Amino acid sequence: MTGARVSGVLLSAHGLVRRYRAPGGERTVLDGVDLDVHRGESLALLGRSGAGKSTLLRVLLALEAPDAGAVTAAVGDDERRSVRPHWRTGALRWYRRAVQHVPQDSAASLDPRLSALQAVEQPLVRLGLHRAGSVAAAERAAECLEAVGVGAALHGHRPRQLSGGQAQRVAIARALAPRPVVVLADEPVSGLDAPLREHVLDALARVRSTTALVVVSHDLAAVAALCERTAVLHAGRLVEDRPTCDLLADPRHEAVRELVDALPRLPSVDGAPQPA
Ligand SMILES: Nc1ncnc2c1ncn2[C@@H]1O[C@H](COP(=O)(O)OP(=O)(O)OP(=O)(O)O)[C@@H](O)[C@H]1O
Repeated sequence: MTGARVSGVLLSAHGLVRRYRAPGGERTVLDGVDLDVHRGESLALLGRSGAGKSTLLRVLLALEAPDAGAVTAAVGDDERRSVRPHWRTGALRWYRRAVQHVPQDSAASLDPRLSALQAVEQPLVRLGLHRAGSVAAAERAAECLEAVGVGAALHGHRPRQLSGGQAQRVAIARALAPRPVVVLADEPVSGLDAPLREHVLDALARVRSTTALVVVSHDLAAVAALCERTAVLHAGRLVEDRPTCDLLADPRHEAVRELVDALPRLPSVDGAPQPA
């Protein structure tokens, strides 16, 4: 633990290195990543497949330890703690509450035995915020489902009775329930068709009004309107970290130009393509 003042930085990664064993030797997947997440901001974390985005997320979530570097998080107004996976149950409870996760393919990550309402109540009970079966837990879960546009008619539905977009929104409500300060969402709209994608993006925009949001994606079009800041990972390094509008107007790194060039374009009156 350090005594440094927090100054609006909720979550901070400094010099993160992560290596994995690969056939032929070790592979460096994160190579000195520095990243700050500030109170109330929305940050897109982009990169090609294999760039290291999910690995960075797992290290930020204290699910994996880095080989070098550190993650620190703000606790209250004037204290930071370093964060690493911990063997002792409950040691990271404060962090698990403050930093919530919407996993990739969150529909599959929902417990098939639990209804939508129970799925959202579960973290409240696990984190010791409410008693199992209490009115307070049910009320908080219903409030979060409502916030992401899942009405009471779906409260009793199991995951298999939900559409992909509805299940994704239940997963977002589940992340919101413990009133986190940061929500980290891994590819929240990949694989969804256009209308469902709009619903999920709308749910994430509502998250943004109450917590900081980090959205991992390989699709700039999906997150450009949602996130005011964009960081781009390329081969384990952060090659850009700027306001999204600046990055769109003037992409500097080749990997970022590739993402901008992949944005859908509409034909203009004279036939030249225009950004959508
Ligand atoms: N546990 C592991 N053991 C060995 N290699 C791994 C492990 N986890 C990830 N990798 C490798 O690390 C690299 C980065 O993977 P990661 O999942 O972080 O990338 P990503 O940017 O999230 O990709 P995608 O967009 O495809 O999900 C990949 O080459 C992957 O094969």
